[in-house]
Amino acid sequence: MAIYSVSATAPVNIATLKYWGKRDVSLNLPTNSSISVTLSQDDLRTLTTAATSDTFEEDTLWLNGKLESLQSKRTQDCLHDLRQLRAQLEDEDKTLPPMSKWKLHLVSENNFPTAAGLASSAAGFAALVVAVAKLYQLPQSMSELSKIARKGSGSACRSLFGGYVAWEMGELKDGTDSKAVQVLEKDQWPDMKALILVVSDIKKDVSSTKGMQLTVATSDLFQHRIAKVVPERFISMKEAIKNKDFNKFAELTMKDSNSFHSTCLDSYPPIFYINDTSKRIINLCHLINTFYETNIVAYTFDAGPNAVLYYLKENEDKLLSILNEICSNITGWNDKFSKEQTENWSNTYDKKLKNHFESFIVNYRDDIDKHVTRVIATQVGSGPQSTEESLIDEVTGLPK
Ligand SMILES: Nc1ncnc2c1ncn2[C@@H]1O[C@H](COP(=O)(O)OP(=O)(O)OP(=O)(O)O)[C@@H](O)[C@H]1O
Ligand SMILES: C[C@@](O)(CCOP(=O)(O)OP(=O)(O)O)CC(=O)O
Repeated sequence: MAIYSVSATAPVNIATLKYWGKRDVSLNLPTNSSISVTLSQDDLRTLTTAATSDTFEEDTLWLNGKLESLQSKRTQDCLHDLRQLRAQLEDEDKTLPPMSKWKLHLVSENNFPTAAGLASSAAGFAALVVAVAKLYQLPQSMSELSKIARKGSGSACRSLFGGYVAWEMGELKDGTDSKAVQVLEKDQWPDMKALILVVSDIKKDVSSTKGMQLTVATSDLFQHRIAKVVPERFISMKEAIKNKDFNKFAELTMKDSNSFHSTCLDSYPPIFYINDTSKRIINLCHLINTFYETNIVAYTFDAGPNAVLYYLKENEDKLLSILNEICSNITGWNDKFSKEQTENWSNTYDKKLKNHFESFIVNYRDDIDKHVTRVIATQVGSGPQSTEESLIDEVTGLPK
């Protein structure tokens, strides 16, 4: 029996202008455009192997070593669209193996916690779509494929590109113009770093899908956000990215995170994703930016309490010398930074800094130290990649 298989990796992306709200639930069409930064796959990535054969009996997904249902409408929609594109190719070239009629075996691994507010669904659906598209040898562009990933999970469409990415909401009813496009390549602004402060890695009680529907249905503030705030911010944020204007980019990012969480609070009943520790991190970032008289760090929070801090490489020592005073014991620092670097931060924490941050540290160090369980230091990264690393045994068609 012939088994055809292909593997691909895809990244996580964290929005700086948030997608929150659907205008069409079935097609996963958003009420507003959004923007994100793709994070490096050295630190966070999904690897998916897609295989097909006329001997496979059922579409099957193994996620992180366990069987996972493929029955959700969203996954079915993605597979349906991919098969349809493959069928078109087969119609045009009768010598092609009729893969569109065969079942798929998908094996996937996330190298970071799944369903823990770290955008696993975005990397997961992006990797699935790219791996199957490569298996089927589809000629479609990444933007075209992003429309399929979007049906799996909205934010997944942005993981089809590296660097800085916009999801254009589109206007058409059938969603054919609601797609991701690249704003800037990673190498055009390579110095963007990200620090994820993991405040909780348990599954959130209100999923993004449910949360945004409640917001659309009940929040008055949300109407203002989608009519006025986001359309203007979408233009200014793209401009800030193209101009590599971190100060402006950071301001817009922080304001948009706050705007999104305000609409959550304005939902009825209210939804609380950020918690007290998140709020302390917000205060700390503002304290840091005030000290340096410009924005050297930006915070953003998705549908959970974990903070993602964006900053430029040139400001790493400035930022981390302060964070190191507050949460040096947290798991993850040593994965990225040498002992010399952390010692250097302690030495640069001078009297001036002490005066400015003293009361914050006295009041909140223990709380942050207790509640931030892990730090992931990463940076802007590339889009999906092909890889020879395979998770499927090519003889049995089962996970290795
Ligand atoms: N590698 C993968 N392949 C296919 N599906 C995946 C993969 N990883 C995650 N998923 C799907 O995404 C779901 C998790 O999505 P969920 O939105 O709950 O969490 P998250 O994406 O980690 O968090 P958030 O959306 O808050 O950032 C999983 O239960 C699974 O269905
Ligand atoms: C807060 C967000 O992270 C929401 C992401 O929502 P999802 O993409 O997970 O939602 P579905 O389309 O229902 O799967 C903001 C963002 O990533 O833009």
